[in-house]
Formats: sequence, C-alpha cells, structure tokens
Amino acid sequence: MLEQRIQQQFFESADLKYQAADLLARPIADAVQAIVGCLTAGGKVLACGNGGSASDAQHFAAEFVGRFERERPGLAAISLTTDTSILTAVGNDYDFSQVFSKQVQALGQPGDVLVAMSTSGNSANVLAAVQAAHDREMTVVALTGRGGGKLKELLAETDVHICVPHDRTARIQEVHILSLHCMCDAIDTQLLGEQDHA
Ligand SMILES: O=C(CO)[C@@H](O)[C@H](O)[C@H](O)[C@H](O)COP(=O)(O)O
Ligand SMILES: [Zn+2]
Repeated sequence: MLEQRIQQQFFESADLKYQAADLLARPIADAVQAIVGCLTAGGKVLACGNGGSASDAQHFAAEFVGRFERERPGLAAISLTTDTSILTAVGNDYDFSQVFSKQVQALGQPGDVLVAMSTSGNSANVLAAVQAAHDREMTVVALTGRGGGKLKELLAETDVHICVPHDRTARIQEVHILSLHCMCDAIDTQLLGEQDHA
C-alpha cells in the first residue's frame, strides 16, 4: 500500500517533467541567455526563495561559485538566504517581507540578474525582491508554479518566467531544481562549448 503510494509520487513527478519539457525549454533557454549575457558583461546573479526554494537558491549559487559538472572558473552568484545576521536584523528591525529586497538594494547593480523562486508566486519577500530588482535595472528570472500568482503580474517584458504547470508545491519544486540544473548545463555549454555525457 505504502509502496504504491510512493510509486504514485514517482509517476506524478515523471509525468509532470515530460509535460514541462515542452513548455519550459523555451523560457529556460531565455534564462540562460539572460544569465550568460549578464556574466560576460561582468554582472552577477542573486537568488532568493523561502523554505525548499531557499535551499534551491543556495544549491544554484554553489554550482556557480564552485562548479557544476565541468571545471571552469567560478561564476558570480550570491544566495540571499544564507546570512542569518542579515535575515534576523532585517526581519526584526523592518519586516520579514524585506529580508531579500534590502539585500537586492544593497548588492544589485544594473545588468545583474535576480533568480526569484516561489511555488505559489505569492511570497511577499520574493515579490518585494522583484520590485527592488526592477528599481535597480536588473533582469528577473522567476521560477513559479500555480499560474505564477502575484509574481506573474509584476514581471516586465524583458524578464523570464519559468512557470511549472502544477498545483502541488513539492512537484513544482522538483521541476524547479531540474530547471536550475538545465540552466547550469546550458550555461557551461555556452561558456565552454559542447560536451557529451555519454
Ligand atoms: O519545501 C517546502 C515544501 O515542499 C516548504 O519548505 C516551502 O518551500 C515553504 O512552505 C515556502 O514558504 C513556500 O513558499 P512559496 O514557494 O509559496 O514562495
Ligand atoms: Zn520541499
């Protein structure tokens, strides 16, 4: 019984990934172009999100600064979810909704990219970070689900929206991490040339 339930989750995740391959290949490629353009012009990537998406922001930044699958010089990326002193000071002195936007205001430069993750598209601190990124003339790569929520409404035409066609947070997160890995792979390919995995 339990095994069936577990298998069901695998099937649901795999089905969604098949569906998303068609739908998301274009916006993921657009995100890669935006990030490669930013990095080659001397810019950097900032990443944010809550809960599981906070882990994804850190995971993504680690693959930039350290490496993904190939040796290359580190790429400029900072996760806005890691500094507990900043998070507690801003959360305590201002409001939790400002924990990311304050960092975007302090660190963001025109031409930088903000990777903003929210499965609901409705987390106030992620929405405020997107607004701060626009004020700083940054491009936003938004990873969402559930139709994109309020975040979708905030996006500019030059931004990129990777919206997973599902309602469950866990399933959406599983496609987000796959999308981030696709981006790492494609960015390395753009910077270093093709390499097979065979
Ligand atoms: O990982 C999970 C659920 O799978 C949770 O930690 C989840 O990320 C948290 O509830 C977040 O606060 C949800 O925020 P969001 O994705 O709607 O912006
Ligand atoms: Zn989770």
